Amino acid sequence: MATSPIPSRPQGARGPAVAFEGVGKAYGTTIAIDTICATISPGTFVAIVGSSGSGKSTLLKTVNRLIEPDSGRVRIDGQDVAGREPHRLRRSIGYVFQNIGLFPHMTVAQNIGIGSRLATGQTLASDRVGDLLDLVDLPRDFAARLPEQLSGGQQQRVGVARALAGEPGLMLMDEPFGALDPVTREALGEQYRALHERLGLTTIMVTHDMAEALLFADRVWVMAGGRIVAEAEPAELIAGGCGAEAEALVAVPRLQAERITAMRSGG
Ligand SMILES: Nc1ncnc2c1ncn2[C@@H]1O[C@H](COP(=O)(O)OP(=O)(O)OP(=O)(O)O)[C@@H](O)[C@H]1O
Repeated sequence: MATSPIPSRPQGARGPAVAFEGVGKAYGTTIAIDTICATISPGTFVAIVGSSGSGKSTLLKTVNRLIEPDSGRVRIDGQDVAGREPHRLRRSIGYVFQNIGLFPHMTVAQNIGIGSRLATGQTLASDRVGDLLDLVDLPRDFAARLPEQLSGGQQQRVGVARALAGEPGLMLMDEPFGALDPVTREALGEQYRALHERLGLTTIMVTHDMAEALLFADRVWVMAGGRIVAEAEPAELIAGGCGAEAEALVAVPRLQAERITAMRSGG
């Protein structure tokens, strides 16, 4: 994504610390997350991986109170999110999810400015919309388009711009690029990682793609059965010794890379 200045986040700013303190959530007899204790340092990019149903989305959504835990607490920079008014809390946190759900009857500019309009009743200034479009590498004249006039990848870029419009320090991403083709997905992942650096964000991203987690995150949390069963830097995970669940997930991209290398060398 582009290198234009984003005027509002101060130089050298860092996203907040996030702490999960014994966070649990059950649905009837299904334990979605089981007494999770984990911390994220300011400015860190954490990827959460794990098989379907392991609790990744549930854990993510406790941060912006889309899901209220049954036990424990989530703190952002030491402050318990349970003490924050949910709408205000959510406005201070960027949230991007699969099939971002742009409002079909609103222009790109209106979609990007929806948070501001709901919060203050004011339309986002067109310069600010332009800066946000620059940031996610979309032409400024896309501001007047309707979502149906954009590709899936372009819509997800608008979703990222919308999430950044409130100048969050913390971004929550739930399979943000999951519905995209592999080339677009790779490009967006790489560009988002650069944005994370540049804006000094803290990012928590749920992904099914271990390669994406290994390539873009500072730390990877592996979930199974509602627990974090491994927590390591990508290089540590690749080196092995982080447990069976982590090993099984790392084996997929490793095997693919080995096969491709063998094909290239005619083996
Ligand atoms: N609203 C709900 N009602 C009942 N059970 C739920 C609800 N939401 C989640 N669950 C259950 O909680 C567990 C964790 O779900 P969650 O969506 O967090 O998993 P996930 O790891 O994000 O899965 P996926 O990768 O498939 O999106 C699953 O067993 C799921 O069926």
